[in-house]
Amino acid sequence: MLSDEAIAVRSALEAQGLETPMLDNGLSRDEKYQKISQLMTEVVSALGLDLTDDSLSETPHRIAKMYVDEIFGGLNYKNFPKIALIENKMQVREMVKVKDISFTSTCEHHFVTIDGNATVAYIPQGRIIGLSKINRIVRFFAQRPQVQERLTQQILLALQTLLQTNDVAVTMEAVHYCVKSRGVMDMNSKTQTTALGGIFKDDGRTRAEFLARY
Ligand SMILES: Nc1nc2c(ncn2[C@@H]2O[C@H](COP(=O)(O)OP(=O)(O)OP(=O)(O)O)[C@@H](O)[C@H]2O)c(=O)[nH]1
Ligand SMILES: [Zn+2]
Repeated sequence: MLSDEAIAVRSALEAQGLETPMLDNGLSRDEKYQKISQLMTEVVSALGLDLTDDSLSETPHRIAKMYVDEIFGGLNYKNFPKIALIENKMQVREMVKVKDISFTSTCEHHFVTIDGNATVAYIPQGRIIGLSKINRIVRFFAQRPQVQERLTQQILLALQTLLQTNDVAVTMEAVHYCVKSRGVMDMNSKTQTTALGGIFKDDGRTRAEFLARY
């Protein structure tokens, strides 16, 4: 059973064409784990590694578990965080900003790590969200194969849906290990992506306040 929040967020992403491209292959969690474990046995063997070695023998199982339950756990809406929303009785009308939310994700082109920080803000309307839930939403969408642009947009739309306001902003800065540890092998570059809604898009001062470091 999915929560009402998970269903609302998924529908909003689908309606905007922002959902991660996924197909329902009908496999249960255990069937996914079994299949990936089997296939990773093939991968490790094809690399010419000795699967009877005690350090390597559990690697296919470890990778299958890591994919299904950990770094790609955000593909399953059953893992969508429980969301605590409270009525904005205190009439907060100013920006609430959560800075430097650390996250790791996985680049969908190479399946290697993306390592970064996110900053998220919103202007409360009728509802206020429990602060840790913002971090948890970032983490949920980060635990998917991703491109950073889509990750940023998914967090924006999820929060807009839950908070029932367009006045949300997300910025993310990350190191892509597919750029750092292979390929072009750049040690320094970081990628910044920003997604702005409502007043953050329309009003330059609000945007500047959001993007200001402190
Ligand atoms: N826009 C975007 N591109 C990404 C992201 N993560 C990785 N990429 C890029 O995806 C591209 C894939 O390009 P390809 O030419 O198909 O792959 P490749 O031959 O491995 O490319 P190189 O990384 O240049 O060696 C690369 O340029 C990556 O840097 C991301 O989050 N957003
Ligand atoms: Zn990549």
